[in-house]
Amino acid sequence: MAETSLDGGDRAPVVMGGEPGSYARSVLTERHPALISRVRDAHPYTPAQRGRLDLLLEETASGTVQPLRPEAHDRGAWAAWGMDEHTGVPWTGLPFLWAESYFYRRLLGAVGYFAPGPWQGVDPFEPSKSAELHSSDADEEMQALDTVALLPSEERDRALLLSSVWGNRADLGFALSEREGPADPGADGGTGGAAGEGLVADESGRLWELLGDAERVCFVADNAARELLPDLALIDLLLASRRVGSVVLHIKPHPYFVSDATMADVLAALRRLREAGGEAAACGGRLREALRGGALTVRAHPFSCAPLPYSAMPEDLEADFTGSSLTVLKGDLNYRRLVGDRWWDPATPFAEAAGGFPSPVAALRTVKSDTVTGLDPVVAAELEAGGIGWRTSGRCAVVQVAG
Ligand SMILES: O=P(O)(O)OC[C@@]1(O)O[C@H](CO)[C@@H](O)[C@@H]1O
Repeated sequence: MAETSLDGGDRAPVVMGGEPGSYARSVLTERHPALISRVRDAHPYTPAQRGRLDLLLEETASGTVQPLRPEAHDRGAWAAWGMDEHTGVPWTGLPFLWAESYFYRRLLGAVGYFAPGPWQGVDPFEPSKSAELHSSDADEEMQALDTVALLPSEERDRALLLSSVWGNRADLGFALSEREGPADPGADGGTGGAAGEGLVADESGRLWELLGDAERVCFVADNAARELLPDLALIDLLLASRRVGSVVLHIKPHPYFVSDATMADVLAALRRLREAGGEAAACGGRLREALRGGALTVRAHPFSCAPLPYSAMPEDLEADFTGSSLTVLKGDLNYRRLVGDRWWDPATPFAEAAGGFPSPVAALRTVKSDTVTGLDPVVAAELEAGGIGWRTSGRCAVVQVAG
């Protein structure tokens, strides 16, 4: 991919993991240890698996980055992604994005996710994903589809778009930080209740223009369960209304960042929709047929779990996006990878920070980390005046479009 502002140049420093008092540091030194202890109890892991988790905890807390074992199937990929360069560095001495991504790869290694044997392919986050998918909140969201289906088309479109945007708050890793977002941020049209909540950037008008006649849309999903359900409902709307000819749903090739959706999660969500009855079941049935007929295809590219910005994407993935009328990126991590996880001035135009992406691109994201762009300067100043917490609370969201 051409050198572009996506690499950020020297205009905005990369978010590092070790800044004292920073959100990034709290993730590495508080959220990740808490996650390890939760994963330890997620399944009846053996003493050997628990021992490897304990070693990972010790390494990330006070040690230096250790490389993947020589026999690791993806050692070459991680070497290309900077593993050797970062080996021997304290975990808090890394770029935040790299540290987090490598942490989740090491976590999978500790529980034997990739190793031949009984635990191969067992998702350490499945219990929490499944509990969320079968929660009463999920029931209510699927029942709401019956009401949404009766709305005038513009109201229906907005309801499903906002549901997808705010579905991004359903992030199990984020929940570990126990930050409370607005009770129901989408209830009043997503503008939020108190100042500094809700949609702080809303380019949905431009988004619908692009979706109005899109031959092919790449939809890069984020989290499973309560985020994936509204994402699938939105994809169904786009296909069933024939505004979009086909959708390529990008998911993760393996578990990642606790909640990120894998194919198993897509199938579980489809099953959940079809079992829910009413409009949810109709939606699930249409999506199943779209998969069988090819209007909906699923991709799981290895780079989707890479520790790098999209500016470093390989040519085949770039070609996939290039061939699309629009790429929709869901969630905070995809946003960070789109704009290079840098300390941008929040008023930096989104198109500038995301410049160079190979298709028109839309970000549907709740703001859960420090990287923010594309805000009106007055809005940015108001938010900043309230302190830096707005960047990581999940109480703000953006719908932003470049191209
Ligand atoms: O991409 P998502 O699921 O919306 O958010 C991922 C996330 O929870 O993980 C990181 C902290 O662990 C943050 O960057 C971000 O808030």
